[in-house]
Amino acid sequence: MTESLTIRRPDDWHVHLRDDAMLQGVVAHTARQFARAIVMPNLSPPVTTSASAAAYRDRIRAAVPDGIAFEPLMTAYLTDATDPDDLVRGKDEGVLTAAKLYPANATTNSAHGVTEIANLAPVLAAMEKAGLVLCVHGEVTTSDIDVFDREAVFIERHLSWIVRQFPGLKVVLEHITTGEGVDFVASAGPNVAGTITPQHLHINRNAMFVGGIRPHAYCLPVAKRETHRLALRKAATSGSGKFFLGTDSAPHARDAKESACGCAGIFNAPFALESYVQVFEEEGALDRFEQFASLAGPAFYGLPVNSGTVTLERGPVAVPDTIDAQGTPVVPFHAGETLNWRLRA
Ligand SMILES: NC(=O)N[C@@H](CC(=O)O)C(=O)O
Ligand SMILES: [Zn+2]
Ligand SMILES: [Zn+2]
Repeated sequence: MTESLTIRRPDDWHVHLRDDAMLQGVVAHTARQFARAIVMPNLSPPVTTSASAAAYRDRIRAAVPDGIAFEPLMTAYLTDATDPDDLVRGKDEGVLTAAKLYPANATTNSAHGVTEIANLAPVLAAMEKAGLVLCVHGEVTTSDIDVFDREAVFIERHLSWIVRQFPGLKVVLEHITTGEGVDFVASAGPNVAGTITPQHLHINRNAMFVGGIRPHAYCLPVAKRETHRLALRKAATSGSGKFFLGTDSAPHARDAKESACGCAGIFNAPFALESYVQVFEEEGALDRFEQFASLAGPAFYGLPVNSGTVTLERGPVAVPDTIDAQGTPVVPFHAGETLNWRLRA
């Protein structure tokens, strides 16, 4: 049995760090494990310009505890009013790594999202030319589409169009939850990739209904049937460079989740590597964990691999019921469970 695993220091290619006290409360969990992270711009109000992304980047840097090296990679939230020149300037100045497409009202804080994707054509053309990555929350939002079909229909109606229309655009289908998502990414060109969260590797949709309604298993896109979870596990552990780590850690205060209208989002940052590595072990793929966590993402984004390493060692880790984020209790993914691997400090 493998007792420890040392890999290049990984990156998180999709995370929500929030702002203010919540940012102060959560950022160390990410920075302890990951050298860099693609930081989502869905604050309220959202980060829509390169100037607001630079300001947010500075607030994140200031919140990282002394002695930890962590580089936030910033994204701009696309709206109907996005100025392509501002994005290109942001990329040239080294402020922006990506821009994020949220279909309007698809998820938390997406009310300002894009209402008509075809109208984004000038923005997408400018991004393609500038080499700015497009990160996509891939769900349609029309009420006639079943919530479990929203990713597959988005791919069919919108993502295929984007990829066809802008063949040189780098596109990441974020937090893939379906076999359709896996197949789309796998069969697209090398400029199309996907991130996979720990929760979508661990749970299927039953988890939301075990003995009652389980708000802490609710995120968007919502977990799907078991067949989809198995397709995701296969993709993540395949060794392909097209699928890489993106936690989608999305902290919400406990009472905002445990509510008549509970927020979508799972806070998995505190034990993200421990959670992922358990899946790789179960799949007999520990030798491919470094590719998924530390190599494929930088290769896709055109960034160097990190120089340091992290070591995971076999041994029980008890995940607490709640984590205090500067006075706000947040329930972590795997709360109350014991995981089999721990990150060596
Ligand atoms: N994943 C989620 O369920 N929630 C995210 C938004 C998102 O990534 O869609 C959040 O910001 O809370
Ligand atoms: Zn999303
Ligand atoms: Zn997200």
